[in-house]
Amino acid sequence: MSRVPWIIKYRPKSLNEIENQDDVKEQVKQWMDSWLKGKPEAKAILLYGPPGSGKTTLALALARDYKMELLEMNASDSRNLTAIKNIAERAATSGSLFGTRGKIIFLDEVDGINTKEDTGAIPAILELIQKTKYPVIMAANDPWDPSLRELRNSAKMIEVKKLGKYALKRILTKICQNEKIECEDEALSSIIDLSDGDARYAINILQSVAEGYKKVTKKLVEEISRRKESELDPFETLRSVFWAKYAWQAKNAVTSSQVDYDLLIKWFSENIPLQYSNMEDVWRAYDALSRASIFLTRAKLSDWGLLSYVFDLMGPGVALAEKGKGKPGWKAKWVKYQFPQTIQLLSKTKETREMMNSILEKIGKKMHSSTQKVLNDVYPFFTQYYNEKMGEKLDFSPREREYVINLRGRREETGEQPEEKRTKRYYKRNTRRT
Ligand SMILES: Nc1ncnc2c1ncn2[C@@H]1O[C@H](COP(=O)(O)OP(=O)(O)OP(=O)(O)O)[C@@H](O)[C@H]1O
Repeated sequence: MSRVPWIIKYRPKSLNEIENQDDVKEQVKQWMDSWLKGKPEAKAILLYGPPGSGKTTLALALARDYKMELLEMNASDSRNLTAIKNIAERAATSGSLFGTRGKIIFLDEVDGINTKEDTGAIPAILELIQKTKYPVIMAANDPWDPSLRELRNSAKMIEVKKLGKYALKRILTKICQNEKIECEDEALSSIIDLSDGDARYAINILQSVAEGYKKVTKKLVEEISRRKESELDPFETLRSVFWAKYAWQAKNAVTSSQVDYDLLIKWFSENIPLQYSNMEDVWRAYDALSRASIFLTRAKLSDWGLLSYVFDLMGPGVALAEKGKGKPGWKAKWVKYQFPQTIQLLSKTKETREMMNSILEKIGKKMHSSTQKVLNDVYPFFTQYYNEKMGEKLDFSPREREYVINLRGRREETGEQPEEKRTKRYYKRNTRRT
């Protein structure tokens, strides 16, 4: 059911195909040539500019033109921190640019790094840049945050300006011709005005209108964009999807929702069995939803282009799971939708989680580690050996001190096996075996 998103299908494959950005292309090529000559003018470049101006496209096209492999990673996802460190290790020692197949390392969204939580991320990237034997390209929308100063200093900064109206017009016209869709000239102009230089937005609007209505007129473009502006709350989103008769209605409902996608999955998950009474319909809806969840994770990890599949599966996938939908005699069931249980549970424990996070952050700050690392490697031992002096040094509030002490007290009282003991036993057992 899912079709390839046009932003991927029509992504330029070579620098020559990229519209505008001549100055950027020239600078990037010069930089690459300096690497090939063995004397890089800078080890890394930082491409910065508004969304949809072609930063990722430039990196991909450059790699293709130079017949290199692009190692692409989203820097803002803390789960990639270890991967960045590993790459730093390998990039320092292995291969040459000319070997079997050279590599370019591409770190997207460096401005999305949470420098407070992931204190290790910027140092890891700096180390990578210092040691690397491969060219490094970074991308950001807004690189001017003070926390990115060192990154800025360690890279050649290249500005990617937003796309002009003529460039956007050429991109859209080409797609219309290729897809053989009827596109009114006025419709394209209004898409271009709405997108304000963002090619991704422009192409996505074009695709939504074309797929929904098979033609692109000014009136339809305005209708879709208006609908996008008036966002749906979770109840309206669910109703619009479950009651949709056509795939495009369900897809529009999902893309116009004000609820973020992770949360929307929880809303659907809670309400599918309320809406559908036939077990096979329920099964099909959950099947589509679970796939949406997989694509969402992959989109966040590697390529936001995959979001389109999330919309297809969460919207039309769930909507058309009901057999006989839209046929004569079919009528949508009116249901009172429920708030997701998991969120209710989470909000009940919100206070505790916030306290725990604050404790982990304070420890992490002292140890220059991420909260995740502190939670896994340090916290179990920390609670065991905690004393007042440590609380003072870490600047714990009285409530945080009480929390850590109570946590230990409760374990001693209930005889609950403390995690640290389990960890130690596990460690001993495993080291003995080896
Ligand atoms: N200069 C361009 N010429 C042709 N197509 C372009 C150009 N810039 C962007 N596009 C189209 O827009 C899509 C989105 O662009 P891209 O992902 O490169 O933007 P970006 O600048 O990396 O955005 P973000 O900052 O949000 O990551 C591309 O897949 C491509 O189809």
